Amino acid sequence: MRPNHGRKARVIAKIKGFTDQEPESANEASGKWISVHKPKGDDSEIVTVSFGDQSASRKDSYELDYCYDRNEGNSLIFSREVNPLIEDVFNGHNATVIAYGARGSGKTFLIQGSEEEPGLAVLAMTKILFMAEESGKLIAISCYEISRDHAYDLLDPERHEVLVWEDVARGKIQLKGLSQVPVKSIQEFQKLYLSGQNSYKQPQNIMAEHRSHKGLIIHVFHGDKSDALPLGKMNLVDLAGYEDGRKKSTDGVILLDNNKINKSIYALQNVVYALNANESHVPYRESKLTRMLRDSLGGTNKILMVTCLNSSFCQDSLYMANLASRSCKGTSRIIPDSTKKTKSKVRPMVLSSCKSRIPGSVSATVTKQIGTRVWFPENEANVKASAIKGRKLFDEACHSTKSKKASQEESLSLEIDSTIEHTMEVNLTFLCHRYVQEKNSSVISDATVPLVQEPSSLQAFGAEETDLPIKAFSTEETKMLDKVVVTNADNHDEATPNINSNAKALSFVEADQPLDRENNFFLVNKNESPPISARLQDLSNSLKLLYSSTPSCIEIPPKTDVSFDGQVSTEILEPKTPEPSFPVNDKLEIADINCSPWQAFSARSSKMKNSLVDEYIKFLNRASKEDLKRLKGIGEKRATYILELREESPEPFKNLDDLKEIGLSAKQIKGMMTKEIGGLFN
Ligand SMILES: Nc1ncnc2c1ncn2[C@@H]1O[C@H](COP(=O)(O)OP(=O)(O)OP(=O)(O)O)[C@@H](O)[C@H]1O
Repeated sequence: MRPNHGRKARVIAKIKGFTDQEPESANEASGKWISVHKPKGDDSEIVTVSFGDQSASRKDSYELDYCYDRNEGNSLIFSREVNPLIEDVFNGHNATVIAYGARGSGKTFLIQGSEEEPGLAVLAMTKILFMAEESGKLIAISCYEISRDHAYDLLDPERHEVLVWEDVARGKIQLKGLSQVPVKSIQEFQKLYLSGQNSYKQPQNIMAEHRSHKGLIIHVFHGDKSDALPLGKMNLVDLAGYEDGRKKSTDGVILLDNNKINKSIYALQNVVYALNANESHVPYRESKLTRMLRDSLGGTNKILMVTCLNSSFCQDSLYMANLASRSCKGTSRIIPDSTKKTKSKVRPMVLSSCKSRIPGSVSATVTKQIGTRVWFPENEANVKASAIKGRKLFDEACHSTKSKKASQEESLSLEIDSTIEHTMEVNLTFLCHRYVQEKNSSVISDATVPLVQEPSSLQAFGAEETDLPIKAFSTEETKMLDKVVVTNADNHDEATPNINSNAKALSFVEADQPLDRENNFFLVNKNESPPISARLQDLSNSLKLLYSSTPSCIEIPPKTDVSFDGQVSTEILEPKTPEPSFPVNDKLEIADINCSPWQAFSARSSKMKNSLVDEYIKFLNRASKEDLKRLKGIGEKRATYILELREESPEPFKNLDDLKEIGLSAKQIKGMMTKEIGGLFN
């Protein structure tokens, strides 16, 4: 990869080449719309991409590591940008190439290519196969698709869902259910890859057009035998085009879909930004894509982000260039003067900025749309602070290389001149995006059961994850867990079962543990954890106290004090019990009134259980690390992980199911609590 200024991710752009269908006049027009300044020609380490008609009063310009022009094709991009990464893969690192951009901006053309012009995937595979043959390495591929935050195996005819399993202790990822198919020739690769990429059958009743992210993983193994260990891998990702979340908003489904697509792009940009800025927290968990790529993004791994830009006017392209420029900067963002002058009462959020697309009104549109900020009062910003932590790209002012005057003018116009109507419009987009993000973040779609994974990913975790120390595998573990899933390339049916057998091997290791099958395997500190958590003991004690002080039967006032229509007035019936009190309008509580002793006992036990669960969850959401470690089953690693989750979302646990996120099933938690309660009566 070319000079990277010490950053982990290189951020470049590619202006879409002219298609055969485009008339000559279109070429001329687009030449005016987008231009690139390369101070040192091809050797430039920073280039400036400018958008705007020459007749416009000013242009919007963004700095990127490089920008490939219309006439520069896939093979040039491959030789200058991707080829050097292949060396790294053969040296045990992971490399990731991500193409993103507006709809129709040439992402597929870049990654997949055409018959006449092979894409980066084919060019990379050709080189990898050549190197593998020379050095005696086995190559396999996986193809997946992410649609609406769910990943599917594209090499599996049934397209089973792929689950992301995390080994929270070791910070590793296993893509459970993702086939790895060995490949020996480029023809074999093309057949597999293209059949996978193009085989999507659109569900009829879901939406008018299916849009998804598509990923290819090229795995390189240490040797050429089927049991060789993984060495490194190259990911190539074609991200579905960025979309204005409000487009087609009459169709709620598509609106939601657009936001999900954009969410992945935002999440990725945030991860790249955090990595480039060397931030201690990298928000991998914000999307399925970043979770899947986690072991390829951090540490010594290399990332190449390619922003595909439409060559003629496209507001989305402009916005993508803006995003790319900011993630490119990482450590050296420039905040416009006007932002600094604003007396800290506000917090800037840079948002999707697409208004009406009126060709010919370029400059006016751009002036208003770029870097549109939504200002939150400080207190509101504080409330949101934890939720947006790790989303730095969206809480800093945009960086662009406009002249200072132009920058000030724009900032002023944005802060002062923005009409209420415009602000509301952007606010709506933002709220919609936030709503989808927050809603999604509260849904844990994957089983995140801790597992061990490829040794190759040992290199994948760098300084930002030193809180998850990597424990060396024993030879036995390594043998058992890292068997290559080798399948017959012509027989897809075998692919998934083989993966499953790999998963069984993992379960087998876990099954060796007598208790807590899913988790004990990685509880490195399990012997150090106190046998009974003092905190849980405290909780249990308070519950016991509560139990003894709660009247077994609530005295109800005479019937005249009960509100209309048979509804019970909660005010009147509020039992005067110590905190926490049971909800008085709870049906069970009312049922106590005339119920049998057994029913009363069951009802109360059930309430106790719920209350204990609530306390447990509250505790996980709030306790200090030291206190967390006092809980049975929560060692150093899990406590660290819980704090990490809490950084991303203030209260990550809402119910027992959410505890899957830390590798504890609801059943395990219940079992642990039953023991604690039982202990109280000993
Ligand atoms: N560099 C190029 N030279 C010639 N034609 C191109 C080039 N890039 C893209 N095209 C053509 O432009 C059209 C759109 O490109 P492509 O499908 O790659 O866009 P995309 O960004 O993947 O779109 P989507 O967001 O819908 O997935 C295709 O017909 C493609 O052949």
